[in-house]
Amino acid sequence: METLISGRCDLHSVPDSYVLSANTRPGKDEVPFFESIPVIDLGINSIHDRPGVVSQILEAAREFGLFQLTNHGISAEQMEDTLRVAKEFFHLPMEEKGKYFSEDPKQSCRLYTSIEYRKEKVHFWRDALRHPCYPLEDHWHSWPEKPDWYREVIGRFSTEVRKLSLLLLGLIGEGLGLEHGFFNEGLTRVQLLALNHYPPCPDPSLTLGLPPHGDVNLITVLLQGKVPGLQFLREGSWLAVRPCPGALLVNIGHALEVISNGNVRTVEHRVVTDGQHERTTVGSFIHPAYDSQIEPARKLVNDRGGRPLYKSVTYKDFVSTYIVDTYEIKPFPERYALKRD
Ligand SMILES: O=C(O)CCC(=O)C(=O)O
Ligand SMILES: [Fe+2]
Repeated sequence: METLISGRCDLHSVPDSYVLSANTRPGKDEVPFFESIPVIDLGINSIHDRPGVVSQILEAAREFGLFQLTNHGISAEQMEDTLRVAKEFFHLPMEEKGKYFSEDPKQSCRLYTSIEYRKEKVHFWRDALRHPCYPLEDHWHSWPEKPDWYREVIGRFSTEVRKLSLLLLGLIGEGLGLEHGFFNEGLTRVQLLALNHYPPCPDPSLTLGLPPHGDVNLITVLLQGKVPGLQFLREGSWLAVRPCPGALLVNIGHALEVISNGNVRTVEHRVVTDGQHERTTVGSFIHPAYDSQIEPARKLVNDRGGRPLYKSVTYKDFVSTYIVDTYEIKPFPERYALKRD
């Protein structure tokens, strides 16, 4: 528990165990904001131009692997409450939040720090609270009891964000020409919520909040406040995401890239820290069930003259490969032994 970075606000310099090697640290060069991330107006209350929305989403998912989404149906008030309760959780006294601290990745609801503190060579400047949230009634009782409104606010947000994620998967499926209902219960069985907290850092040039990675799951919806920190790799250069008020950020995960046979792509991203401000984000991750087979959809293989670009593996094996590769901070092109030769 003493390893939580949010408990070490007395630090005036970055401890050696958080200092990245010269070629993996962000350094002092300024990373420009990329102003052309697609902003897609979902117009949730009246998707009157459905084919138009489908093609914008598909284009963004193919070209960038991420986009900002507005008019998504989650109210500004609900977004504010969710971020507020997340911040409040990390500001609870150590005795209270420490009840959820665990170093066992198998623990369902857990507070932890970095990625896997005891195993990794270098640590990352992030604490996280992670728990499953679907079906709600199976999980909410394992969530924090404090702040008092945690379960109510997070329960409502996770339900809404799951609905939105499934709608997005449906629209992507439509755009790819997959049959209605392709993203079935097995492929979308698991929803994990991660509350990420990045305290201010004495020297953001030396460390990262999260290392370069692509999300392993199908689709991620990220709620972030006003403090920037997320960066993505485009044509070999890091670019910063400017937080867009009222919008949610959507990322395509690796499992979806594989299912789409490369028609949509995962974006490599990382999180930098801020010298002055803390940053809190809430991510919702839709994962397939562990025993699901992850492989390119038959129709999309046929579209490529019968050539699957990726191997077929169970989601369990898929995730194991992913975890090993992320620890080792392998350069992106070498990651994931999933591409076919
Ligand atoms: O906190 C963020 O901005 C991104 C978090 C993220 O990439 C993740 O949890 O996978
Ligand atoms: Fe991520």
